[in-house]
Amino acid sequence: MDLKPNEHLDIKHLLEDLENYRPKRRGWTWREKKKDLEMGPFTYQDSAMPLENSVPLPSSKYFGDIDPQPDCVITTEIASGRFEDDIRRMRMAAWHGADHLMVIRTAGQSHFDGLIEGTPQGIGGIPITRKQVRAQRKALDYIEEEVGRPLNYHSYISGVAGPEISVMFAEEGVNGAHQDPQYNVLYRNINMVRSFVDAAEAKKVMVWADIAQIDGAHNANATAREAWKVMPELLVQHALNSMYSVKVGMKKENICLSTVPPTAPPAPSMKLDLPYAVALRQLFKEYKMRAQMNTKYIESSTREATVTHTLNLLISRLTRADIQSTITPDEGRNVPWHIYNIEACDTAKQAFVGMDDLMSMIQLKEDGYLHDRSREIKERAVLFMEEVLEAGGYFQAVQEGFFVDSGHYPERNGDGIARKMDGGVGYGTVYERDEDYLAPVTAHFGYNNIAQYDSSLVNNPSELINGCTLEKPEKIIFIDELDESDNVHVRLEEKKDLINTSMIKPEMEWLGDGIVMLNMFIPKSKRVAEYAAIEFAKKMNLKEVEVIHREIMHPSEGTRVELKGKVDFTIDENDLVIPPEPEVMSEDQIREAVERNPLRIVAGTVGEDEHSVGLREIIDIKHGGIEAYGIDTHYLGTSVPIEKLVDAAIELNANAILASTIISHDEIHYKNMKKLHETCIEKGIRDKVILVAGGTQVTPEIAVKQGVDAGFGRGSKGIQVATFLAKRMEEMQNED
Ligand SMILES: Cc1ncc(COP(=O)(O)O)c(/C=N\CC[C@H](N)C(=O)O)c1O
Repeated sequence: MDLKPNEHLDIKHLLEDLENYRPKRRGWTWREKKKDLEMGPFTYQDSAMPLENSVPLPSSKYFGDIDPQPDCVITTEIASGRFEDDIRRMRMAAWHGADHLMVIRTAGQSHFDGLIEGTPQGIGGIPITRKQVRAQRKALDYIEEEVGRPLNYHSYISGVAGPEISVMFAEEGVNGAHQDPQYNVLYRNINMVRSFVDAAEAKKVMVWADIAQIDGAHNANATAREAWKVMPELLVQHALNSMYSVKVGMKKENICLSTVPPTAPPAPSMKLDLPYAVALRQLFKEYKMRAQMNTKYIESSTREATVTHTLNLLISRLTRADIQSTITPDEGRNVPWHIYNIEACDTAKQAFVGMDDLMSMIQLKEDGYLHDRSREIKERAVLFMEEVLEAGGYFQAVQEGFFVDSGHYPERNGDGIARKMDGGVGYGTVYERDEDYLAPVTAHFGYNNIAQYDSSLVNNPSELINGCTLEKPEKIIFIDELDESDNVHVRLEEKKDLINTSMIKPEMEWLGDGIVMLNMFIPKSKRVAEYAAIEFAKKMNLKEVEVIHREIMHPSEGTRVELKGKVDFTIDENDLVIPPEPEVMSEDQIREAVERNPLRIVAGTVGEDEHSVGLREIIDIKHGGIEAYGIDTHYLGTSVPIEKLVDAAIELNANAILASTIISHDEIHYKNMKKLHETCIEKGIRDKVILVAGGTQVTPEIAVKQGVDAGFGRGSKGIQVATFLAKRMEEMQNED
């Protein structure tokens, strides 16, 4: 199944023969870094090899459609609950520069004490089952071919089924996983002895599978009352999980510390967050940094979240990020939608390429506040660690509520998350292995008495059974579906009218969910505006209308309101009247046409409009403008009165008038087009001149309704205008 950019990914086809799918590779892939990367007119330093297929930033059209890729891995986190819809979203994200697709697990899966099978729908995440992991890894095999870059697939190894999950991930070619026993203990109240024993096993398997590990320290940010106060503890949490992982045999370049700049404006966030980021990188030089954007202070304003995230990206650039995890800007209001996963990827890509080579121009001061504050945070962390030892070790410290206390250590408010050594889920379920304990499996942690059978196989226990599932994938038991109603086949059947048919329905997270978003300004106070907005949406025949964001522009002058609602109907693609794309002749064809029918034009930005760039792009030879085709061009400049433009056309006996109209307030651009048309009629030349109007706010169909011969909107190129003029001239010559 080769993916074609102009074809949907066929989920049904992807699901065929899943039981015989085998992952192409094991382990994590970092980007292929490329310094001195030439792209368009520029050279990049903090860059990676470009993609074969991608969607560049909107403004890339000014720079030859380049799409430079930053040097660090970019993550998007996906959690719709339906893995089949998330596969489509992964394809979109990969085209927008994500190469780390992270699947958040269904809520509470940490307490499931075994693997789940089949493809049930998740809640707030995806139920991590073998079948959906396999389907998504298989999909990513095709998507990485399409974009031309390896894609890392990632989910979580935590909870009471941690070891089982890690084996399944190793078998299925998963590339990255969260694994931090402190997460189990603090946030899922799983017994600490069980959690650390499980973690040793899980990490051992991850080492075999070369899975990159992300720790869970960031959760303290999100959980603490005031995130910036837990900075000393975060360093301790990173140290505990990192050293535990090293002791199990994990290489440091696979140990990624999950770090979030703890604050957000209106706090002076750079002042608080940068010293911490510096301290962390100083203490953990040999480890990888997985920077995640701040999720704690996200409200429902996607704009605000994006600015906070951009400040977070600045910190990544000022210090170091090997993996940059992006958080969808709407995390504060919805289960993330397609459009916002993509926005987050674009924010990271845009900010990073915009800050390319930043550190060749500036450096962080090694004295003063930044130095002193970084050092102080490290000192507090060392004191914290020493107190943990004094208290009798980590388990004792947890029991005494050392962690996620809202005090700024060594200050303590006594409101930390305390867990009992002899309590929590899974308490009392850890057993000493017997003398003759033996497990003939690979990558098994701890006591394993192989020698009782064959001392030569101590380092290769699974040889006793001629290989376990890690060597012999054919030994894996693949279970297709366990629930005949809650599975992907039922869901696809329900949506069959929208799959490979001409029927269309809008969606935000699931195929056919019908969700749309409205953005409006209501000139009333917040409460009135909110209920008025709902009323407007209902009268637009939207169903299940909900306000998802309201922002005061002024207490009485007005409020911005964003709503979501559902359309409960579809449209048929075949019923759409889509005007043909403006045809484009080749440069030679245009030149020949202009030789046959010489063309003289007058051009200007009309009205009170001073914008000249767009029209100059259309005209100037250096931008591939119409002068390049031998068209005799007379440019009258900006703020040209309509009458002056028409008089010049008469004086110069021009064949065409090009009017640039950028300003669109009060539809002034269309009013000027109408005036141009009417003035030419009054002056008796309308049938002799071709009228062309262009501008970023011009919709061609509306322009023509004003009387001009053609309108050109945002992104139009000189060759399109030249094609139109040459063809129109030909027609006019034939009419004469
Ligand atoms: C170390 C660890 N283990 C497991 C889980 C998930 O565990 P449940 O399946 O119990 O929800 C998490 C969750 N949070 C990370 C989300 C954040 N958006 C991130 O990208 O890091 C975790 O941090």
